[in-house]
Amino acid sequence: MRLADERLNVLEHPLIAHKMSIMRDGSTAPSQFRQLVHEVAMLEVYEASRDLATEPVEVETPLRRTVGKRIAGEKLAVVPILRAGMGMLDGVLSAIPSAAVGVLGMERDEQTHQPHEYYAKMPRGIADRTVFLIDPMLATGGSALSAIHYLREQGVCDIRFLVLVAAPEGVRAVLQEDPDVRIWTCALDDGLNEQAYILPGLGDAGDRIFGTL
Ligand SMILES: O=P(O)(O)OC[C@H]1O[C@H](OP(=O)(O)OP(=O)(O)O)[C@H](O)[C@@H]1O
Ligand SMILES: O=c1cc[nH]c(=O)[nH]1
Ligand SMILES: [Mg+2]
Repeated sequence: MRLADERLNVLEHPLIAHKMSIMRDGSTAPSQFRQLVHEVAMLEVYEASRDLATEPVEVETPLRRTVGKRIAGEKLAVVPILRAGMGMLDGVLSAIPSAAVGVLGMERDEQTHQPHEYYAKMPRGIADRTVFLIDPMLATGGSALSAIHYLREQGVCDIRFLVLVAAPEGVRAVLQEDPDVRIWTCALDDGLNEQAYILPGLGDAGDRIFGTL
C-alpha cells in the first residue's frame, strides 16, 4: 500500500522489518513482544530525530580541544498515548534521555471506536517543545487526532507522531485534519476490519504488551 505524502515516513529498514515480523506473529509471548516494541521504538525515534538542529560545542578530550555538536536549544518531549504507547516510551527515552515526558490517557470504545480521553499530564513549557507523540497503532485515527488536538490546544507546533503499524484510513484522516503533523510508521498495512482493527496488523497492541489478552 502506497500513500504519497511528504509528511508520511514509512520505515523500510531490514532490522525494523525483521522485528516487525516477529511482533506480528500471534504466538510471540508478551515478554518478547514488549522487548521488540522497545527496540523498534528506539530505531524509529533515531529516524524521526534526523532533522533536529545542532550547534557547535567545544569539548576537551583527554588529548586536545575539539569542536563537537549538540542538539541546539531544542526542548524535547515524549508523549505516550496510554496505555499501549507506554510500551514505546523506554525505547524512545534510551535514544533521547533528556526529553521530558507527558502522558495522555485515551481509550477506544469497543462498539463505536470513538476515543475517550481519561488523563492528561504535560511537562512545563510543552508549547515550546518538539513533541514525539507515540502509540503503536494508528487505526481509524480517532485517538491520534484527539491527542493531536489536545497538543495543539496546548500550543505545540512541532508534533512528530511515531507508530508501529498504520492503516491508510488513519493516515489519511490525520494528515487531512492536521496540516502540519508528521508521521513515522514501521508498516503501512492494508486496512481495517469491521471492528476497526488493522489488517494484517498485530492484534491489540495494548493487550499484547501488558499480557491482558
Ligand atoms: O486509531 P484508532 O481507531 O483510534 O485506534 C488506535 C488506538 O487504539 C489502541 O488503543 P486502545 O484504545 O486499545 O487502548 P489501550 O492502549 O489501553 O489498549 C491503540 O493503542 C491506539 O491508541
Ligand atoms: O489493530 C488495532 C487497532 C487498534 N488498536 C490496536 O491495538 N490494534
Ligand atoms: Mg488496546
